[in-house]
Amino acid sequence: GLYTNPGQLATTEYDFIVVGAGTAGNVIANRLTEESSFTVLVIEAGISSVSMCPILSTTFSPNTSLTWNYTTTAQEGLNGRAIPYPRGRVLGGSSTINFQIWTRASRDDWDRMANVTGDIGWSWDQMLPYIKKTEHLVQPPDHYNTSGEIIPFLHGHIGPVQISLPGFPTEIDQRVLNTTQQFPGEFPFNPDMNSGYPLGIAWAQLSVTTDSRRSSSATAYLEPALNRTNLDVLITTQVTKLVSSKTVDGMPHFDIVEMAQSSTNARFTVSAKREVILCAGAVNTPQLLQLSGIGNETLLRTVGIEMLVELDDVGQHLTDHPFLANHWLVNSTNTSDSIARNTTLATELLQEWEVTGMGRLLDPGTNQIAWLRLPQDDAQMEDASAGPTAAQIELLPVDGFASFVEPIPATGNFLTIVSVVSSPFSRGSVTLSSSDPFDDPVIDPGLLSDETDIEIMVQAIKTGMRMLNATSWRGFVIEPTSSLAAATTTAKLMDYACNFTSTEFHPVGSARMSSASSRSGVLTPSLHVKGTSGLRVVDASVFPFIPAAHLQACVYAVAERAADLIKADWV
Ligand SMILES: Cc1cc2nc3c(=O)[nH]c(=O)nc-3n(C[C@H](O)[C@H](O)[C@H](O)COP(=O)(O)OP(=O)(O)OC[C@H]3O[C@@H](n4cnc5c(N)ncnc54)[C@H](O)[C@@H]3O)c2cc1C
Repeated sequence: GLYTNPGQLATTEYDFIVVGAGTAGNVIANRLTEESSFTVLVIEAGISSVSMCPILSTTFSPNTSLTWNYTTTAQEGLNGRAIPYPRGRVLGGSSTINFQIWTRASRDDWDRMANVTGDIGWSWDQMLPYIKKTEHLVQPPDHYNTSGEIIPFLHGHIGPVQISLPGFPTEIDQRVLNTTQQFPGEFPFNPDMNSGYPLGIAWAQLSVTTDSRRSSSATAYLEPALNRTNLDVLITTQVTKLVSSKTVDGMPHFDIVEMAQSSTNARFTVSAKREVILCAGAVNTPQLLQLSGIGNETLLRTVGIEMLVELDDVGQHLTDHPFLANHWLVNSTNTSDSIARNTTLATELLQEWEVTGMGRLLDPGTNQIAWLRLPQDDAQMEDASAGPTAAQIELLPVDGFASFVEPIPATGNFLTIVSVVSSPFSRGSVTLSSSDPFDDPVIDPGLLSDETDIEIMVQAIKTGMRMLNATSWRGFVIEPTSSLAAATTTAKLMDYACNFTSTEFHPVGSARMSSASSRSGVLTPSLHVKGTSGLRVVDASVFPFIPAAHLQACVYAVAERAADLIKADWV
């Protein structure tokens, strides 16, 4: 059942307690309750569902009732700016508010995870069945002929999350595709970026259903399981810490979960007979571990928390993708800019979507994505990617003005080419600001804090400019907007990058896996918190390195394997 208050629960003891009904948490909840002998409680801080119109993602965050409204520390690499850092705080977590791009990363990304952890189970070949297990490839909402835009046999066809191609053609689609014909060396066409070999320009794939709704972990994994009698879901309740009631095999056994509905409300506790599974995401999972006395002794002592388990890497190695929107004025009146400026038009389009499921509101922002290596003449540059099949940079062409940093100009129509450092060197951290679980943690994603990442970002901007040299953009692109136009030297481009970069909202690594014997890292390859009993982490914080991809498909796949690892221990 679904409960809104801990006092409503019929019991205070479950086999498994899942903290966070987010992307990963709902996979765990669904798969564990397939075993009718297991009882599972999921505790979620946020509220229940929302409207599911795909493009409205940009109105879901930051600073809404659906998000943790975090702000980063002043980012040195961003010329001292602090930026909004939203995470989903709702059933489905960030899968309910994200931009729905569906990418699996490369073979090398997964194989690196296997190498670093010493567990072949994380390799591409062994994870592919789990990646497919989440997917159900469906027709795009407008049911056009998608042949040549995706390779259906590479995909899953019976999984819970519906995957489709973009449902609204834009005027730049053909221009992007013509670029691949004119410059196939630098911008080859890739018939499906989710084959394990993502490099090139390919059609975007999205977690959007065939009837033009968002497919989230709430709609795909949680709702279908809600009627199971062995599953309870408690919302609007924040877990405040985990407590160890006993020692097992010489290690503290974290079986008690403490929670509250607000900082002033009473604390409740529930206990897990088998395991507690932390699925609170890359910001809140390290926060909860530290609140529970698991972390670096000095850092814990500064906020007055007694250390129970020494794990210096908790909250460290936070890694994210820096995201920079570059803009050009274009000769068109068909870009999405008129929707952003005209509320009457936006309302009409929303009505069109509600009635027909069609229209411009199905434009995900980007219909194609470029995953690229740096050009040959930059080959001497240091490389943090997982290997030759992994992207170093990503480009996202958008038919309109997109930015998380600048407001849309009052007039004009625009092209945006977002440039992203997909395999960054920079690292940051999540630490406690106090021992109060209701205080925001200190979030420092360290965006562009390593100078090489700034150099790579400049190469990404220049690569986007080379893309626009194709004849298909002639007569359409007029000129770069003023800040980009003024950045006429590499040094100025570096400064421009620091002034306008923000986040792709992809934090990972803050509770990373390492090999079983390694003294660093936070988790064993089977996702147990090292030095503890009864406690695992399953969410974006587990990745030892950031995959060169949008992360949700990778998180779902990790959670599918994690569910099998847990079942194997208890069935
Ligand atoms: C704005 C935005 C856009 C994005 N766009 C894309 C995209 O287009 N494509 C893509 O692949 N990825 C995208 N991502 C990234 C992707 O959505 C995330 O990497 C992924 O969803 C993370 O999953 P998770 O399970 O780690 O955490 P989440 O899905 O965030 O789940 C964590 C859950 O735990 C809950 N929680 C946290 N703390 C507590 C607590 N103390 N007590 C109880 N509950 C708690 C949260 O409320 C949340 O529901 C985007 C992310 C954001 C924020």
